[in-house]
Amino acid sequence: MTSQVYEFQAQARQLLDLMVHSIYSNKDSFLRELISNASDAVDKLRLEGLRDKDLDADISDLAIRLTPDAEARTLTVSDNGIGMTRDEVIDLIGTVAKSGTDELRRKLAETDAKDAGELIGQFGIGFYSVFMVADSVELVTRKAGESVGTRWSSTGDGTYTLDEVADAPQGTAITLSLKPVDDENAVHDYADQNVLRRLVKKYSDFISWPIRMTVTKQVPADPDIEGAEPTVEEVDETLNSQKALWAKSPGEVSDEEYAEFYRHVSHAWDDPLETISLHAEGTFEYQALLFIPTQAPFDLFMRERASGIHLYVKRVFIMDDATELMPEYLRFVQGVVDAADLSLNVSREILQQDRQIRAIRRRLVKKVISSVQELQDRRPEDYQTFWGNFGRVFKEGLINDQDNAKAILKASVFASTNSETEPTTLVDYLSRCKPEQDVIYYMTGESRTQIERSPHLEAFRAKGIEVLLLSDPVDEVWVSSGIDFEGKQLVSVAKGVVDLDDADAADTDEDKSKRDEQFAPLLSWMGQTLADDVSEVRLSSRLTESAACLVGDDFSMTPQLEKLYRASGQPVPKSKRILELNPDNALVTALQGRFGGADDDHAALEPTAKLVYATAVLAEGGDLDDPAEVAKLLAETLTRTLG
Ligand SMILES: Nc1ncnc2c1ncn2[C@@H]1O[C@H](COP(=O)(O)OP(=O)(O)OP(=O)(O)O)[C@@H](O)[C@H]1O
Repeated sequence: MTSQVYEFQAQARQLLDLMVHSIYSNKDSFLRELISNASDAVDKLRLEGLRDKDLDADISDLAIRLTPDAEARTLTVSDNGIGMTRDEVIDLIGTVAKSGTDELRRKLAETDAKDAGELIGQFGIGFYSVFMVADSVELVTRKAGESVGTRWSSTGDGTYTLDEVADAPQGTAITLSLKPVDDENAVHDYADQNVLRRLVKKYSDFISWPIRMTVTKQVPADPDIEGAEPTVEEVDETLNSQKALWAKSPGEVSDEEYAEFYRHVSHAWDDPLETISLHAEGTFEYQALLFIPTQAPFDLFMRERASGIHLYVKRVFIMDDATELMPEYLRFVQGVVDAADLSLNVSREILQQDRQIRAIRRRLVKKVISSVQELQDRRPEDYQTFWGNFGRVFKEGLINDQDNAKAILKASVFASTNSETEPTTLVDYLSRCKPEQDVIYYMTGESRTQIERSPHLEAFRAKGIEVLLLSDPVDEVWVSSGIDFEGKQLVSVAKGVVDLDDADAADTDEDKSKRDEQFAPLLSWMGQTLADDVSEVRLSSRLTESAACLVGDDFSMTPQLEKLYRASGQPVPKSKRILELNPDNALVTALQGRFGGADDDHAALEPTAKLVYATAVLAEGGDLDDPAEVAKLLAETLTRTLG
């Protein structure tokens, strides 16, 4: 078959372009990416070889090799791993299937060139990073078990070429025609053995497969042989120590080694925010090395996102997305679990049933939550970074993980009326409230600003009672799950009856019941007039300024939750809430004054009743069912006042 020229998929072309013009400053990282991919490929072949005894592939000496050629200015990184078929090359190398690519492009479009490097680092470019240091690249690969190989070559412009290769060795070899050395722009001499030795030590020391390089060694002349000359010998040197970091105790591993290992397992380019090392002995023996990233990956909120946990059995790689080991709400956690007692043939179906896996998962989850708690207690700045990136995801656990909900709640923070900028823990919230306050108040809404404008907060503000301001969609759900914190229920300021009256309030019970009696006919008439929209009209104790507000009963959905359901296409019946009037508000007292007796004709007051309801909807940031009707009523009323 002759050469065929293909075009890169549009997204791939744009990313390539970024690499060719290399705005990312750490150019050395291309080597880490290639070695990481090679190591994954070797992992896969070993596993395949163990599972399929008939596989026609040699797995006796699996390794990665670096072959620099100083004269030709090339570097070849090869492995005898799983390899790729022709179709896989097109799929994996010619396209960027990675989720988040669109997001990356969008962000790059609105980012300064100088900050673009950081975005690239956040995204992780993988194989394409070779174009930071190479003018052209050739990849020759043969898939394990197949007889014919494929050659892929490109200069990083819009196209690449594919050829068939009859005698390709098993695995993948990637040859870079290196750009000229340019130390100023951090392009080092990647054809120099010493540079490569240093980079492997730095980035890839822990890779479990040998990374070999043929080096020349001076052999001194044999003193016993007269006239013997020193000779030069070529020997294989293994550049990495191959130590599995997760099997070592934390004292033996440096932060930098952990960080490199984190980048290897997560394919990320940032530093870990926290490293968690776990060695369990006893019934189930396993080791785990987990990381909480510093930056959120692009696809954190995408459904198809794979889990970040790699499963090993006694150092043998089994799978790289062991979703069974980490719940979805901790999907940002990356790392390795090495279980001693699982079979190498373990399948996903078995994992789902396995008692041992469940036990490991329970322990890992507790450990991750307690690490977050520790961040909160001891490293406030790091905790803030964590919360900004992962708080919304972490809170999903309040809904999905009943067993740990209390611990998650404690390790979370929430915006509150206590401070404009500093969120609060619930422990701090309780430390500030008066001893007689036996519940925790919150209000949900679309944003802090919207919640703060809502009339429901008036009396709380006036009485100095702190209210949590919850504006993430997930908040709507967990707060209604009936969860408590240290025995105190969470209570919405927009639901049910609130009783904020304290001992020194001016109103006595007697005053109140007299007032209730006075207002009763008005309230009942308004209830009938607004029967299509509200279930009841009553007097309020949560308002100090506004005329009216709408409240739900203890179990009703909030308007935000209704909106969420509607947006997700679920039919939600219109729920009627209670309209509360502020008996101290001038509009309400005037209305009461005009109302007269129950038997009078109240038709003239109907527009005002409707407008009071409409203002209550608007004040909480809600949508009117019929804005045109309200506009008309308002115009008529204003005309009358002016007239
Ligand atoms: N040496 C190799 N042997 C076999 N397959 C490889 C090799 N190098 C790359 N691949 C395949 O190509 C895919 C794309 O590689 P690339 O490095 O671009 O992305 P990645 O490793 O999947 O993710 P990331 O971009 O986060 O590093 C890999 O997932 C793998 O399937």
